[in-house]
Amino acid sequence: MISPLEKTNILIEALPYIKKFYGRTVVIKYGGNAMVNDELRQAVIVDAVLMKFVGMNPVIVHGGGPEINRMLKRVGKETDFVNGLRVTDKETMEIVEMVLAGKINKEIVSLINQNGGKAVGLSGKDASFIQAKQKLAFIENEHGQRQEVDLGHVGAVAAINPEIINTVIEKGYIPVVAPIGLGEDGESYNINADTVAGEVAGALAADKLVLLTDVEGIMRDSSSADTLISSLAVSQIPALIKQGIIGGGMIPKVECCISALAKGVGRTHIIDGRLRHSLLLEIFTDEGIGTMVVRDEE
Ligand SMILES: Nc1ncnc2c1ncn2[C@@H]1O[C@H](COP(=O)(O)OP(=O)(O)O)[C@@H](O)[C@H]1O
Ligand SMILES: CC(=O)N[C@@H](CCC(=O)OP(=O)(O)O)C(=O)O
Repeated sequence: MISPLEKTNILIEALPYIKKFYGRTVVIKYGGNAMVNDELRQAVIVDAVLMKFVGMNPVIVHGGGPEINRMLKRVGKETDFVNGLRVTDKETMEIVEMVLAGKINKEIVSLINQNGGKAVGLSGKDASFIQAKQKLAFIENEHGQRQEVDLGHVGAVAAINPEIINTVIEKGYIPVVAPIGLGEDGESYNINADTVAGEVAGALAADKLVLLTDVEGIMRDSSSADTLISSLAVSQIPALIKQGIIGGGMIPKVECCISALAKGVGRTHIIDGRLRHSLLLEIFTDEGIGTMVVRDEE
């Protein structure tokens, strides 16, 4: 059992962080296990509500890849990934939008509201705030040549207009963003949620971007937690990718941190969403957790 003195010490430890982040914006990419496990889901939501009540401006950008897979399976539709991105034909796009902007977005909004916060759900189509263009993808064919592949309605971010997000924040709400973009043609685009989180953080010039994932952070050896890299400078990343130390789904995450830092975001963190209240540990304690990706000059 934790003693009353230890409890007060923990609260006191949080004080400098509460002061430091008062009025500051923190973009949280929410996905993976923290989204499917009920207990973890509740913990993330409570953390975001607490952040808001101590004067921060949390902005949630959510994913939902596993839920999209489940829904596609239910309707008997095959799905393929190229370079970690879901090939999205017209019919798949309809389901992606229903799951992300409909089901998942509204579930998160309701949970925040049930836990005493006030949330507003948005997709990039609301107020046209995420403008998208078709994302080009290339693979290496059997002759070792670069070949373009058509990913259909997969989007890259063309522009973000943060006005609606800022308005929602100013009115005391927590914005909850589904990673759907609006094309010039009026069509919907499916955008990787890590990418949207990085772009939104950049457009808001957020103080922090926190990506919740299903591992402790970036590790030198994925099978061993004690190889966690607690801080990584941008210039160290290309070599780690080349050596195969950073691979798979971790590549879009580090790329998103790099692009957010280049756009002026203060700090970026990749942390373990399987750990209850990992967000609070990262923001309000001296130790921090996971991997912090920083600019070279820091
Ligand atoms: N160096 C590394 N450290 C940790 N995880 C890594 C590393 N390189 C590749 N990965 C992989 O990246 C995965 C995280 O990406 P992803 O599965 O896309 O996460 P999410 O579903 O949370 O968006 C890890 O589960 C792990 O398999
Ligand atoms: C283009 C593309 O791949 N989009 C993703 C969007 C959701 C997402 O990114 O969800 P997670 O963060 O849970 O992986 C998809 O269709 O799965």
